[in-house]
Amino acid sequence: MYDVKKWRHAFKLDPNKEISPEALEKVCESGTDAIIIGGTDGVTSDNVLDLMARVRRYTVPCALEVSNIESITPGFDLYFIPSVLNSRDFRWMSGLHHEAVKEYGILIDWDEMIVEGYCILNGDCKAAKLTDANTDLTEDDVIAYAMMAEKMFRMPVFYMEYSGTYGDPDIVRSVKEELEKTTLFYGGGISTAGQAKEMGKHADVVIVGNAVYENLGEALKTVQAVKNR
Ligand SMILES: CC(C)=CCC/C(C)=C/CC/C(C)=C/CC/C(C)=C/CC/C(C)=C/CC/C(C)=C/CC/C(C)=C/COP(=O)(O)OP(=O)(O)O
Ligand SMILES: O=P(O)(O)OC[C@@H](O)CO
Ligand SMILES: [Mg+2]
Repeated sequence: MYDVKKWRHAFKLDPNKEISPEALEKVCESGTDAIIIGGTDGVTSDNVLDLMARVRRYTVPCALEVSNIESITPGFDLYFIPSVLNSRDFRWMSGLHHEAVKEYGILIDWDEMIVEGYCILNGDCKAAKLTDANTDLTEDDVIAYAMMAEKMFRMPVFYMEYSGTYGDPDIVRSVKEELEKTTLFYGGGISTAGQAKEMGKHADVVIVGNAVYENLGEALKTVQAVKNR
């Protein structure tokens, strides 16, 4: 199922972290809608290829969230291209993308690419530091970024990224109320079924990352928590 509009839940696996074959089987057979492979640091073509090959043993859709040009690997079902709308450094919004398209444009199958308008909301996370994101935002600021993603740039996905910390469900609800076409991804700090259910009331897709590595049993419960709304 490669249509993100039909997704409710995804696990994000970090190629820079170890996962045992048993744990990976549980994640891939959990009923989640997709596995997204991505991370901020230590992402290389070797560890991406290795993890993709392992996930490919299962039927679950597998997407790469591009964090650097060097690790883009053929063979994924989809490619997510983040563009960090609240970065103070234009490279993370369009600069690196320009370089990539200039160099490799002819190779790109645009039907496989999904642009994500990112709004990073946890100032302490690695992605915020890397991209120099301005995370000192009011609810109205976040809504404005969501509207820019949908109405100005017609981005298919708006991603509220609280990586490593649980976000504010009221802001997620307010953003969702503004969006008509763009799919709302929520990710960050989900470690229990209750949290997944709460964010899943507002966000279209709930993404669970670190909990896979920290408490797999609880992480697995987030799938049904989001799907049985
Ligand atoms: C199929 C094939 C081979 C085709 C090639 C065609 C091609 C070259 C296409 C390129 C298209 C394109 C436009 C690419 C853009 C390139 C690029 C480098 C864009 C920048 C992406 C970006 C803004 C990255 C910033 C970092 C970011 C937002 C990462 C997201 C992931 C994230 C936040 C993970 C959570 O962090 P984590 O690492 O887990 O943190 P902890 O360890 O603390 O948990
Ligand atoms: O790792 P966590 O905090 O679950 O966040 C998931 C995802 O949004 C990270 O990009
Ligand atoms: Mg992580």
